[in-house]
Amino acid sequence: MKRKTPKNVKQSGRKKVSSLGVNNTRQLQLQLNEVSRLSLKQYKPLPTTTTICTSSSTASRFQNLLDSETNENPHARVTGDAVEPDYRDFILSQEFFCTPDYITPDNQRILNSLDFNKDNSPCPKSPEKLNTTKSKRCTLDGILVNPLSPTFSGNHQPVVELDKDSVAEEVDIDKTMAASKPKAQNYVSHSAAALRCRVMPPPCISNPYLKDVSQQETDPFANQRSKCAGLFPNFTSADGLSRYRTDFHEIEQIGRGNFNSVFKVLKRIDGCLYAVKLSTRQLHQETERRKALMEVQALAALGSHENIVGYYSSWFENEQLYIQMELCDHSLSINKGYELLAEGQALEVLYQVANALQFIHEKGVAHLDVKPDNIYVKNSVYKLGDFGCATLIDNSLPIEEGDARYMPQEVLNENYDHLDKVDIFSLGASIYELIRRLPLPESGSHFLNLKEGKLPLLPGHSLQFQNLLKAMMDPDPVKRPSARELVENPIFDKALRIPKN
Ligand SMILES: Nc1ncnc2c1ncn2[C@@H]1O[C@H](COP(=O)(O)OP(=O)(O)OP(=O)(O)O)[C@@H](O)[C@H]1O
Ligand SMILES: [Mg+2]
Repeated sequence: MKRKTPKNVKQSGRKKVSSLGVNNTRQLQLQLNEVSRLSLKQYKPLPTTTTICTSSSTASRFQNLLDSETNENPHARVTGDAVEPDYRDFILSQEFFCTPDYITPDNQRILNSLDFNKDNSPCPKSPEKLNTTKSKRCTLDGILVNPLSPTFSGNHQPVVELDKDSVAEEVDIDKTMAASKPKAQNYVSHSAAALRCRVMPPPCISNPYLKDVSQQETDPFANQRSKCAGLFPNFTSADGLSRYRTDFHEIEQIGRGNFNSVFKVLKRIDGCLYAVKLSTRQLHQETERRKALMEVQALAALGSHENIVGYYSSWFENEQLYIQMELCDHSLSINKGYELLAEGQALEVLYQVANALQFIHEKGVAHLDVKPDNIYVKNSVYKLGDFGCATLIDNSLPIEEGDARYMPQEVLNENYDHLDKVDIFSLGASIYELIRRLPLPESGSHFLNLKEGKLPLLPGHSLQFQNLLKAMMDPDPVKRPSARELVENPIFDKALRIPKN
């Protein structure tokens, strides 16, 4: 939907205040309407500090002043209803324009109402046509809104689909409107936070998954930071814009879990596609934010591995945690209707995820939510994702159990002595589900049988394969193979022709 743009507003909004040519100053004068007009006209007869008065008597005094000024000044020109003084003999106060950051009109809320992702603002090189943006959006009175998009919030105006030409106009008009709109409630706090953080950056949060790093290394300013409020400043960028919308062009929503939505995005500066995951609800409490942060801390501490979804960066915005990740093609969720996995394919998934588990277990981390939904595929490579339940195997961090259908009995009994073996059970249960293409039971006798490692016969599958699954789902965690033992199982040599080192 295209909003009408009054021409004069568009012109005045387009000029930048910082370059002070005669024309620009005129544009500024128009933009600021009476305020700037009066201010500029008072330069000679009045002291430099200008008070803007609103009473009619004062206004008419200014009007007289303005008129007499126009008459007195032979260089002044009158064009339409705008009066132009001769700019050669007056100097604008620098402070007039160089306002400190914390009082600069911050039109963030108004800009928030524009969905910059819907524009065609230039991205360096787009591997995807931008006309792929339409999926999963619902229409609201002719305005296209995706209620799950981070660009939509109950507080904000709805996302507006803008066409190419209207974007510049819309930005212009909204920038101009920002000066006359009442300030957004949170504008001072955003700007003040940005200013404060320039003076003293926010604290470094120690990563519990990294054991051998000193406090000095993780937060060199810790002892000077007592006055800094909150561990997680609710950041937009220093200029008040959303980092998500400034840095990324949102293409479509590609996933939704219990707590998060995942979007396919194009990063404007490098022209590459990524997945950005964000919490579906705002995390108001610091404890909630800390908990959510565990996922990125685990990903960051683990580092890269071919069979683990790549992690790039993360930040808090609008009290939501954003995680920029490697984009994968899809997950193995059986709800998505992919075909039955043949044994060879199942062994491929098993081998690659076992590699990921070996990697994380050797770093002391257990995933605790291994399931098909959390195994992604990219160019036929399987990657373990969703580290939202990751914890330390030594029990030194809180434990949050993953999906009960894939959990072994000992976890349901709150026995956390062998957390690495929990992942082995879950991987066995996932493969069992994938080869049958039937959702695992949530309760009942089949559910209990699986917890006891009693698998029904799997027709069409080799005994060696069935025995391996049984061993992985053994009710005794000690009897389950470790990830390393799994990877070294001879079953993979033949099936996957893995070269021996
Ligand atoms: N990097 C990615 N590339 C492609 N798709 C992804 C990616 N990350 C997540 N997804 C998709 O989004 C879905 C939800 O993501 P994720 O599992 O991380 O969210 P969650 O809220 O933590 O889930 P859960 O309900 O398991 O707790 C995944 O099942 C997957 O389909
Ligand atoms: Mg998940």
